[in-house]
Amino acid sequence: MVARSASTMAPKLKNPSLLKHDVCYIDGEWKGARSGKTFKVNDPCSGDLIGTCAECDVEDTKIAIRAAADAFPGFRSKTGRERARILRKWYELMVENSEDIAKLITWENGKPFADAKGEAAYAASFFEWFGEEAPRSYGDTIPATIPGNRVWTIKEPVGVCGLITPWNFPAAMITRKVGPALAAGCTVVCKAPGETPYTALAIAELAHRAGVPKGVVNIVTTLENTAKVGEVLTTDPTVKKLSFTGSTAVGKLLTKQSSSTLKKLSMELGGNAPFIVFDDADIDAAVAGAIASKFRSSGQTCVCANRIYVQEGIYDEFARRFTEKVAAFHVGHGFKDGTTHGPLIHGRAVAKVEAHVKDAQSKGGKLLIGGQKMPELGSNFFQPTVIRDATPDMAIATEETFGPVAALFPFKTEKDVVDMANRAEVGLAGYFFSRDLQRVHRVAEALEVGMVGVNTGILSDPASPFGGVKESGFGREGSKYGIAEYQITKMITFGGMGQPLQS
Ligand SMILES: NC(=O)c1ccc[n+]([C@@H]2O[C@H](COP(=O)([O-])OP(=O)(O)OC[C@H]3O[C@@H](n4cnc5c(N)ncnc54)[C@H](O)[C@@H]3O)[C@@H](O)[C@H]2O)c1
Ligand SMILES: O=CCCC(=O)O
Repeated sequence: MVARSASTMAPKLKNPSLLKHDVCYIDGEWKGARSGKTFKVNDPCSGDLIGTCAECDVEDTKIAIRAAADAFPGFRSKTGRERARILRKWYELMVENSEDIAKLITWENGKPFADAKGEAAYAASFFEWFGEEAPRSYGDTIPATIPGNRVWTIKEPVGVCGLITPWNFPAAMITRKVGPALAAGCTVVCKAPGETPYTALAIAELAHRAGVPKGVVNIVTTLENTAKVGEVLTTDPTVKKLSFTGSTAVGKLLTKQSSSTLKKLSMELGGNAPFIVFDDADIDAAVAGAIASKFRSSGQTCVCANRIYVQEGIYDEFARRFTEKVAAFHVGHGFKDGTTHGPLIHGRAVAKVEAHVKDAQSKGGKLLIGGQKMPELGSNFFQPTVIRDATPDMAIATEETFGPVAALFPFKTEKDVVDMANRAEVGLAGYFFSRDLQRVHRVAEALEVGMVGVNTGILSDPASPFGGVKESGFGREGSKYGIAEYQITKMITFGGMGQPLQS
């Protein structure tokens, strides 16, 4: 494992006007918080200040909600085709400016630039996908049971939507919500994450240039007032829908708060993904899949493998080959050429990772590689780590680590491993590698998760429905189902129909 210097590396944007300091985007205009307050955003690699952003409060958020409500009648009355053209234009601008978007992602999130470019493309793809869905949102005609009745359904936009997103995908978690919301004809107020607001603001600037009508997309930024802004978005009766991506704990709180006005909800919450390798798997493919799933964004994705179960017959071989791959990682600043893995987002994340490693070691887990902080790089770096002989009593078995620690659990039988995999309270993604067709069906059906990867460690695709079960939440993003989260189905019954032809 190679450690690469993480000294200050402020990027130069091709289009510097995408970098918005001290302003949020409300009603088609850039403005500071009414209080004039700002908060600081730091590069998680170097700790250096990137800049300051508007510290929006309850009043700013209410103004944004009002703007979204005023824009709603005009926007909902556009045809799906008109909304598709707006989304297409926004998509094209995202692609044209993808280098700059990626630079902002790396700067404020820390992920390697190559990964950030991947995220910029992934983020844009939700505008492309949902632009294509916008004109194809059909209702049904339903054969009534009551004679003379005719029944239709039509799809209508739910209204003003509150969107709250996390820092781990500063662009894609926003576009995955805004794309379908606009396709459906909704207007939005998005609270960007305090750690990564600049990417969100750059996307808003591109919305402006794409001709998104004023008030349709509003972005508020805050750090200190996060809970208060969240309370407005969940309790204001003008907001009809809340879509949240983040931790299960905050998701439960927002669900409770939203009950006062019974909002339509989508909750994309935490995971603790099992990754199972059966004796009959292609070991090279399983190792590659586990590396991709476990260490993507240094383990900071909700679908990262958290518990890697390997069948006894291939356990030692898998552990050896997996550790060799980890040894070849280059950890450092995301802008350094050749960096494969960046830092964690902040000190709290590092502390959790360290606690999981210590807990595992104290319960018999053996370190195969890593296990230490990397102060020579900066305070947010932790060595990519592999621990063997993991057991179900370890914290890593029951909690999402959200960091670069791979715990390898041995198992004997298919039944044992599925029981262990399903013991988690959450159920977002699950993966397994096997070449036995019948086992593939049995296990895919038995896993209690919303998404299963069979012989792959990567699931994300705008065409696929993304979402969980159990305490990973509810609702689906992406795919043909994604738009329904922002729609209501209205039924219309026509009585007195079906008379004989008049002569
Ligand atoms: N299921 C998914 O699609 C998905 C995707 C990405 C991340 N996640 C989950 O997100 C978590 C990591 O993100 P995080 O640490 O930023 O989570 P978090 O829940 O702390 O924060 C997520 C967002 O909620 C905001 N927030 C926090 N407290 C709030 C409150 N009281 N009111 C309103 N907003 C509040 C944050 O500012 C941020 O914008 C992990 O658990 C991960 O699995 C889930
Ligand atoms: O972190 C969660 C989202 C990851 C993804 O969409 O691939």
